[in-house]
Amino acid sequence: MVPTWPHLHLPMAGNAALLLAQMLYLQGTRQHLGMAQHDRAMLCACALTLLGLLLFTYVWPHYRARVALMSFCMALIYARHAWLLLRQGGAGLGMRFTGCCQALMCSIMMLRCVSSPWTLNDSSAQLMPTPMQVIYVGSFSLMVLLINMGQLVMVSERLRDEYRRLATQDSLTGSLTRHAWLELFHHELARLQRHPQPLCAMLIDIDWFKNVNDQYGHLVGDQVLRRVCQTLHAALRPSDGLGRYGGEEFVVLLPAVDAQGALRCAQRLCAAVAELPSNQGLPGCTVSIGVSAWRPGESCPEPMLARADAALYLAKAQGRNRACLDEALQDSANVAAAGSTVLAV
Ligand SMILES: Nc1nc2c(ncn2[C@@H]2O[C@H](COP(=O)(O)OP(=O)(O)OP(=O)(O)O)[C@@H](O)[C@H]2O)c(=O)[nH]1
Repeated sequence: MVPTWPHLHLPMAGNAALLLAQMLYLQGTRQHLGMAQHDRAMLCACALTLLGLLLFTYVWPHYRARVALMSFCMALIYARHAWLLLRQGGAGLGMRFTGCCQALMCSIMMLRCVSSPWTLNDSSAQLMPTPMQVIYVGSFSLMVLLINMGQLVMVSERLRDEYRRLATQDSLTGSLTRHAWLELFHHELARLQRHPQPLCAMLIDIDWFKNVNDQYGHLVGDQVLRRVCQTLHAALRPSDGLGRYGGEEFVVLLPAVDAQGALRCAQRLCAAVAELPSNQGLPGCTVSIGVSAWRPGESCPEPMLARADAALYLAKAQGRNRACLDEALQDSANVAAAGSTVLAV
């Protein structure tokens, strides 16, 4: 009997829809991993599979060849998925779990591809409870469920990472948020309770920043902020905690640095920012810095920051583009900070 519509077209349309869905799913995973381009190799594999399906449906109808071809292509897509998630997806539990499920799905599809010439005579065999069909249908259903659960974990992990980034990284400058800086302070405090070490802080304020905004506009002002932050970051050690204190003010935590070292560091930062050329429409600028040190017994950063703020106020009053120490540090700094302005607060 010659198969007629829908017997002929429906399986073809169903297989095409399944391949399209798998490709869209693969593309979604690629985007999740930050890969924007399409997977050309997989697109070619799907196109060839569709051609083969057309051939084995209309030109040389052959049911088992269709099943083998379709299973092979699906196995390829699952293998690609597994490779992406396990190799490029990082260490997240959701990625690893989903990647392992995809690898299992690939094995199931390969098993079906290899066994179909012996186990499936025609499409009615799909409904027979043969061992291969039971394994295939049962494991396929279970794996689809597990993959969906893995994807939910992947999405929640991504959301958690995004919230963590928003809470710890300032969106304009990329420096620490105030909240993250405070956490760093308490972490350092706990560390120096065990291993006593000096701990200093700086408050850094861009000079005349209101003029930059007024003269060039807020977008240029934002770019200046970013450039200053990058310059500070490059001039600091990786262990120093640079955070945005608010507006055009930055705060730096300097673990294991004494007052003299902190003052020298602040002078270096002043010089690095002042040396920035005005180019590409960005004006140059300078910063003023107040430096203070943690005192034993202080369990929160506010007193240290208040002293740094007072020193910053004096740096501004003394003409800007300079660093000042607070009163308690004056004596030691007088020795080391030749050429810098050291004022009593
Ligand atoms: N473009 C931009 N401007 C900001 C941002 N945050 C704060 N500002 C601006 O920074 C300016 C701070 O100005 P002021 O506090 O008067 O200080 P200043 O002009 O830098 O003067 P001094 O600090 O005394 O040297 C204000 O105009 C704020 O609007 C920001 O994220 N982007």
